[in-house]
Amino acid sequence: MRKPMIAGNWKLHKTLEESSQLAAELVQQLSTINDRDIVIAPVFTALASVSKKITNSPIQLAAQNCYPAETGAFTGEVSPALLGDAGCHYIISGHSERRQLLNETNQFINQKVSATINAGLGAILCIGETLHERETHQMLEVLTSQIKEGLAGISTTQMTRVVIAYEPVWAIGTGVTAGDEQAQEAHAFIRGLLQGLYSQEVAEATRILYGGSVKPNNVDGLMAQTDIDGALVGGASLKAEDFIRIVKFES
Ligand SMILES: O=C[C@H](O)COP(=O)(O)O
Repeated sequence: MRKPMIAGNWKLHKTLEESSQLAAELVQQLSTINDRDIVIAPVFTALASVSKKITNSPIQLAAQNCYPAETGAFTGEVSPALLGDAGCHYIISGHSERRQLLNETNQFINQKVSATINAGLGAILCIGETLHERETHQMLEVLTSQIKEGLAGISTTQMTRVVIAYEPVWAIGTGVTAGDEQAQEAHAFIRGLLQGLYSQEVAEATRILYGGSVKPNNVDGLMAQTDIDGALVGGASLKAEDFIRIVKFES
């Protein structure tokens, strides 16, 4: 049985004060929830202060990115170990915004996933096709290479620390969500890939989150799908009321 996970990716939003305030509201409203994992990913500068706010609450902290090195001359970068030191439990890698805006490759993302796991943290690996790739029937091929290359060298044991987030690029921040069945179809395909790469056991144990315009009014339908184990929420995670409703999905 996979424990659902609802993760809020705050992207480049919120000051220190706003981040602490939102974290405090979430702690107050979600303190009794233990049947699903709740994760929030503030900007780097707010990680340490948000970490303090969520101490002794069920909410866990994630970073939105990392650099795959332990230490060294890497100006402006942050290692997984330092993110763990700041209170992070998870690191997001492979978000489509970074793939597109910063030209991140599957190989580089794979290094981040590996470094994250080696630092003892959980890796949230984002994958997803663009509209052009979907319309030109390249979706399955794209998802296959993102999974195969993104997880290269990751062992069966290490897979216990991996969460996949399927985020069709055309659904991110657009208000257009993949239909429940459309999302389920992609998730089932991804689970099949994991079975082929690893085993049925790994495929059944790995959580696959859906991301792309998840809102209070569509989360229940998505979460009712067999292979959807949670959500990676962008815009709606910035408002306490909306994120709380999403965390409290009913399916
Ligand atoms: O990381 C989150 C995704 O990019 C989804 O963002 P969104 O909920 O604003 O569409």
